[in-house]
Amino acid sequence: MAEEAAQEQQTDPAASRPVRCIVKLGGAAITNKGELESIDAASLRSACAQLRQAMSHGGAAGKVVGMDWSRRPGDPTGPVVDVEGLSEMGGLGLDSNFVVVHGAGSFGHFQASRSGVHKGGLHSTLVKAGFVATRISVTSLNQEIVRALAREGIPSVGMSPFACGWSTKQRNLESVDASQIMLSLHVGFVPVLHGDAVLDELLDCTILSGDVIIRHLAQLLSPKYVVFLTDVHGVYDRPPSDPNAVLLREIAVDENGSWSIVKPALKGNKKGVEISVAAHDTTGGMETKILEAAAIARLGVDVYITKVGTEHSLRALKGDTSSEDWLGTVIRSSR
Ligand SMILES: Nc1ncnc2c1ncn2[C@@H]1O[C@H](COP(=O)(O)OP(=O)(O)OP(=O)(O)O)[C@@H](O)[C@H]1O
Ligand SMILES: C=C(C)CCOP(=O)(O)O
Repeated sequence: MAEEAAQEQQTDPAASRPVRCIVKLGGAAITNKGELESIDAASLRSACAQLRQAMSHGGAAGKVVGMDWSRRPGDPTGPVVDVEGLSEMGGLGLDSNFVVVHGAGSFGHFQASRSGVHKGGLHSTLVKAGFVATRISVTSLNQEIVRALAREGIPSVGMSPFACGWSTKQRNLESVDASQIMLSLHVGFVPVLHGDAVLDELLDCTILSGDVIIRHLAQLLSPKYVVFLTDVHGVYDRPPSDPNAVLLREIAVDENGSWSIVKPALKGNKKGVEISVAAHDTTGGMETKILEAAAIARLGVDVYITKVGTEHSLRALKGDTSSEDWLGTVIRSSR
């Protein structure tokens, strides 16, 4: 089924509340990328707290209604839930029309690259086992992120693309059922999706990046803006490990989808960006992010790429990046 036809099957987006922001919690931002299945707890906490601040009406954060009612490791008694207090509350006081998508970081990429899930071939026992292992890993991260958001009082619900029936053809999105996302937004939940192992019509299976999911959701939901939070301040003219790397402040995308650096003016009329991608990364790293961000900008939706856990990430989540001292990369349409 073609992507357009698949979209026609969705619930009418006009019937839902307009989405304010789609945010990617990058795997590099919320996990320790060099350490297998390790969450960067401080960054995750900060991202969730900032999301709550961005959702709070008029910026005033009211009482946090904890929604993670499960026992945590090392806690013998489990959580105390104020059922009566909650039943008397009028509402959450949050403008929660956000969608969260997270990457895999040190969850999932390792299993996928060791088994070759991204290249397909489910007849191989290694690929089949790797598909299962990748999903166990990335869905366990999804669970932790949903819990971290719930502890901040954000009514988040985890949704896996594979389980929702999303699939690809030669790695391009082919069948997408977003009806559950639309319905969840409609009743005030915050859907939390993630990059996933999915079935592919030609390859049997592949890895679908969170960055690609975001582009598709942006087409479907027309958010006011899209934010990518990662472990660096934005897109640089070369890998940021190079001490001479320059942060690109603004990239413009024309109607054909080609992009150019607007700010700063680089010496020697430099047009390109040099990118390095980690060996175990199965989805193309920063290169995929720029391509997908450019496709989103082409739709007329501004994209902000910035570093998690900074004042700049909070400003991006609030859609407030206009002042000169905001640190990050804006990718927007040149029209
Ligand atoms: N030119 C460049 N500009 C910015 N970052 C770059 C560049 N080249 C390489 N990188 C690397 O890209 C990484 C961020 O991309 P990556 O895809 O890993 O982010 P993420 O979305 O947070 O993670 P994940 O893909 O696991 O969800 C940074 O750690 C940075 O070192
Ligand atoms: C399961 C995996 C490896 C998903 C990858 O998603 P991404 O980190 O957003 O590129």
